[in-house]
Amino acid sequence: MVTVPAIQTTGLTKRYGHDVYAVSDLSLTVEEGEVFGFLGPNGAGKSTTIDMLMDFVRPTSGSATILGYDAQDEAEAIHQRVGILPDGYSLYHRLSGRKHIEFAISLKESDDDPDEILARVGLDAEAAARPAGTYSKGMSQRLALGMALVGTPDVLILDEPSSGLDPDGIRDIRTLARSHADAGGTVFFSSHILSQVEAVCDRVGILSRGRLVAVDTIDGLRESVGTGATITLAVDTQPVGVEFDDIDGITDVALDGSTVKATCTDPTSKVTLVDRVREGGSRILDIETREASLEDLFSAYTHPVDEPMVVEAER
Ligand SMILES: Nc1ncnc2c1ncn2[C@@H]1O[C@H](COP(=O)(O)OP(=O)(O)OP(=O)(O)O)[C@@H](O)[C@H]1O
Repeated sequence: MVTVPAIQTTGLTKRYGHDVYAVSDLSLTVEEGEVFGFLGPNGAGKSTTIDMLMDFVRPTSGSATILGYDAQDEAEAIHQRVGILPDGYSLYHRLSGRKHIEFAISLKESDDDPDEILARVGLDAEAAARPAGTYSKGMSQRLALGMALVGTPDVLILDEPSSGLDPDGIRDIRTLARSHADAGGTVFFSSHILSQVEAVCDRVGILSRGRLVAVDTIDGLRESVGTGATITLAVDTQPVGVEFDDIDGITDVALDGSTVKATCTDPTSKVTLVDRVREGGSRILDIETREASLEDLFSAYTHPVDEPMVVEAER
């Protein structure tokens, strides 16, 4: 059986004016059943990409499909199969939460039970009866999410779904995203905060200034930063008469009289370093190790291009 990707973009580009490339040559494939994290700082081009997927904005060049349907020529088929929580959604202030869900049900021609959807997004009967104009930001976000869930869409697109939510709300979003994928659906989860997608996404794509600079699993990203742990030994005197070049897994050793700092690519090599420093006559007063984090990697990837791209192991 040939399966079509849930989302596929090929050379997708959106230019505003002469030189503002909101999205540049984006080629990306998201498979069915994935929770895909679409990560990038503000202004990276995430919303513009989503707008092109939904045919809210026309690309300058390139193409996109959702479930095999062309984003421009078959937008209607896409809208029937996709649930979207847009970045700048708006609610009708005078309409109750329940009416919003009923409205989405009629648009999607689905037979969902509005109360079941409201319960899934954590809005109780009292809240559901109130006009949406009285809602807090978090409640509004929950309602907009409920509207996206109507019709059990094959693909759920969430643009910054956690904004305005408290920790409980953020956890609920993750749970919903995971259960949607576990039931065979696909989730495209855009965020500028790595930690919000890290816990739930199978893979992430990192967008910086309109360009895709990395696509990998969270484990894969971890491996790329796994090379950057730093070990710092506080010593009473500098070690003498010993070499460090031959220790496998230890690089960039720097001595400054009171510390020995090194980059450690193999955790087991730390002990060898400690032994060697002792052989050099130093007493070790303290040991500190710091693993490079995914945040380091994210900030390295999304660093402005005119600045050096470095994974900072030490701040
Ligand atoms: N209609 C427009 N006209 C001109 N420039 C635009 C337009 N829409 C977006 N841009 C620019 O395109 C770039 C990408 O914007 P976009 O909103 O897609 O980023 P984003 O990653 O979604 O950011 P955020 O998280 O802040 O929403 C930005 O530099 C933005 O200023």
